[in-house]
Amino acid sequence: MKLLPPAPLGQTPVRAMTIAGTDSGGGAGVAADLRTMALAGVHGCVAVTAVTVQNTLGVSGVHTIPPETVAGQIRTVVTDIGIGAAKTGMLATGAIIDAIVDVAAEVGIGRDRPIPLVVDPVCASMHGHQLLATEAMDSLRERLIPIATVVTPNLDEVALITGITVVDQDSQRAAAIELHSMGAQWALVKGGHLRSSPFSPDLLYDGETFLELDHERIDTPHDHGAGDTLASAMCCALAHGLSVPDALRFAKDWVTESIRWSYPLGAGHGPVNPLWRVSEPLPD
Ligand SMILES: Nc1ncnc2c1ncn2[C@@H]1O[C@H](COP(=O)(O)OP(=O)(O)OP(=O)(O)O)[C@@H](O)[C@H]1O
Ligand SMILES: Cc1ncc(COP(=O)(O)O)c(N)n1
Repeated sequence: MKLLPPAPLGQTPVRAMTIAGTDSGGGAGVAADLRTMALAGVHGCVAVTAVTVQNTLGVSGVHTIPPETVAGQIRTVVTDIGIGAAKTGMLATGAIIDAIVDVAAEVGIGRDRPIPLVVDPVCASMHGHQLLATEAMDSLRERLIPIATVVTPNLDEVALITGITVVDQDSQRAAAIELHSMGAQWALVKGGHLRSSPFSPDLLYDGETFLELDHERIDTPHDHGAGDTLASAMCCALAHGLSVPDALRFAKDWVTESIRWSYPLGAGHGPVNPLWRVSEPLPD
């Protein structure tokens, strides 16, 4: 697989920002994003949107951050440190989405602006706990998706956002067309939940061309944070100046290896593991 160049020691590295929630279990959200960014040689900056009370079995509480504090974190980083790309994950409420969209216009984040934006439209945890309020769907559809350089829903999110149930390649294509027509520059319909398939086919569409990457499906219950890891890896690649298709090629290889080397944790779903990038097997 192709890797991004490592950060040069002692020099300012490429920077990116995650705008997402925290997971106290360290499996998903900001923790997953920062692991991938560090291992992909990118300095990760953070705008926290919500603190979740979460372990490998589920989410038992959510504390949201005031929208102006979310916007402030973005503004203060972009105007000082500067970033090459940003990604959103759990955004919790419509007011937080609106604040992000407003500050994104101010500081130049989004499609057709200097800083590309990966929108991972997280609606629920893998355990089924709602992470985006129902009232926020209009802001997601009408304000955030139209400024996405690429939007990366899983199949449950596709159904919530577009009403399309993806069961095969035709319906996956129909969903990508619908998401693109909502204003995203590129739509990526992830196939991780197509569990009947021996592959895990992700489909990317820009209004003209479909790119399908159907890597092997790995049989494991430990895939917590896979979506965050894919979106963060794409964000890193975009920050390095890669095109969206090349960013997906990099990120798909990255997440597949991270799922291959995921590990058990707690009594539930363990996290995917981008540490394969630097870990050596123990000697015999
Ligand atoms: N078992 C698997 N084997 C290989 N790749 C997978 C597997 N499950 C998911 N993927 C890949 O991982 C990425 C995330 O996919 P998925 O559709 O599961 O998104 P998600 O639901 O947002 O992720 P998660 O909820 O696990 O954080 C995609 O590239 C998908 O194809
Ligand atoms: C803070 C936060 N962000 C995102 C997810 C989604 O990840 P998953 O679908 O693996 O539960 C999560 N559970 N928690």
